[in-house]
Amino acid sequence: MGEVDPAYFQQPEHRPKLEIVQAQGIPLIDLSELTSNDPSQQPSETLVEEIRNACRDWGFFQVVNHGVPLETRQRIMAASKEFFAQPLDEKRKVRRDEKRVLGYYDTEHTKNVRDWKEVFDLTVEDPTFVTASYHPDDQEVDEWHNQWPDFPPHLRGACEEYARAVEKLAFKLMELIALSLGLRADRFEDFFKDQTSFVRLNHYPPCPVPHLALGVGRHKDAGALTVLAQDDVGGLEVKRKSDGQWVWASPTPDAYIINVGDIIQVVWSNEAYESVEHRVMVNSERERFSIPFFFNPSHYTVVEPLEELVSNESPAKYKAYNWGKFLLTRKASNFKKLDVENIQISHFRVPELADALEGALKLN
Ligand SMILES: O=C(O)CCC(=O)C(=O)O
Ligand SMILES: [Fe+2]
Repeated sequence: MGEVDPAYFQQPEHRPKLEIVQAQGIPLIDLSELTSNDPSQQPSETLVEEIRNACRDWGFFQVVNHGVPLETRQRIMAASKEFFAQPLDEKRKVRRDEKRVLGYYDTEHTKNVRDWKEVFDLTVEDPTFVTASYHPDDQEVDEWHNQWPDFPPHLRGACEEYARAVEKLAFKLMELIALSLGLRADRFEDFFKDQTSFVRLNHYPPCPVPHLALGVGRHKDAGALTVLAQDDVGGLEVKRKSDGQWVWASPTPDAYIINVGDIIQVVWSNEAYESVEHRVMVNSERERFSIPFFFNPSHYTVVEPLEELVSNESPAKYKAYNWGKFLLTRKASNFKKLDVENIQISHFRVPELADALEGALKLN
C-alpha cells in the first residue's frame, strides 16, 4: 500500500491509544423474561431497574436472549461480506449521492476527518417518507427508496428479514425505557408509525495506520436508539461517563449493543439519560464488520421534552425541533461537509440544542 491520504488522520488529541482499556462494567442485560413469558405480562421491576441504571450510568448496554434469531444475524453478516468483497466499481453501481441517499458510500467524514470504512445503507420502510426540504417553512414530503445491488442476490432478503427482527427488539427496548422513566410502556409507540429507521452495513478494512485513523470518529448517534451487531474482532470504544476514559466494548457472541441516542437524551428523558460518545478503532490485521440499526421516529415528529417529565423543579432543557428537518439537514450536509455546523445552528436557531447535538453531526 502506498501513502495514506492524510484526510484520514485524526488530530493528535483524538488519536486512539492502541493499548486497550477493557470496558469493565458495560452492563449486560438478559432479556429472556420478555422472550419466554406471555407477551401481555409486564416486565419485572428488576429488569426495568437494570435498564434504568444502564441508561443513566452508561448510556450503553448489551443485551442477550433478545429474541433476534441467530440465523437471521448470520445471514445478513454473510451477505454483507459478499457485497463488500466485490471490486469497487461493482459497489459503486449502488452508490449514494445527493439524490439517492441510500446505498453504498466510502467517503464518509466524521467531524471533517475521513472514516476508515465503507458502508451500505437501507431504510427499514421502503419507501420512507421524509420532509423534502430542510427549509423550516417547506411542508413538502419526499420518498426515499432503497437501492439493491445485483450481487449478492440474497442481500435484499437478508436485510429485510434482519430489519424486521431487530425492529421488534427495538420496540421492546423502547417499552422498557418508557417504564424506566415512569411512563406508560407504549408511550413512545406512536412516534415510530412512519419510522425513518435505517440499517447500515459497516465494513472496516485492515488499516496500515491504526494509530492515526479511526473507523468512525468520535460521535453520538442522533436518533432514538441504536441496536448494534458487531463481529468478534472488536474496535468499538465508548467514552465512559464516570471519568471520560475511552473504554473497549468487548464483543459478546450473539449479543446486541444498545445505546441511547440524542432524541432520548434531549427530549424524551429531559436529560435523565445521556447519549454517549463512541468511536471505532481499526487494526492492521483483521477487517471488521458491524451492523447498526438506527431506530428513528417519523419525520414529522416534533422532538420536545415530554410534558410528563417537565415540572417547575425540572424545566424543559431543550426547545422543540422537527426530526425530519434535522435528518435531512444531516444527509445534505454530508455532501457539503464544510458547512455542516453552520447549517445545523442556523436551521434550528436554538443555541443550546445545537451544542447538545454537535456530536451528532455525522450522518449515522
Ligand atoms: O461499528 C461500530 O461498532 C459502531 C458504528 C457506529 O457507531 C455508527 O455507525 O454510528
Ligand atoms: Fe454510532
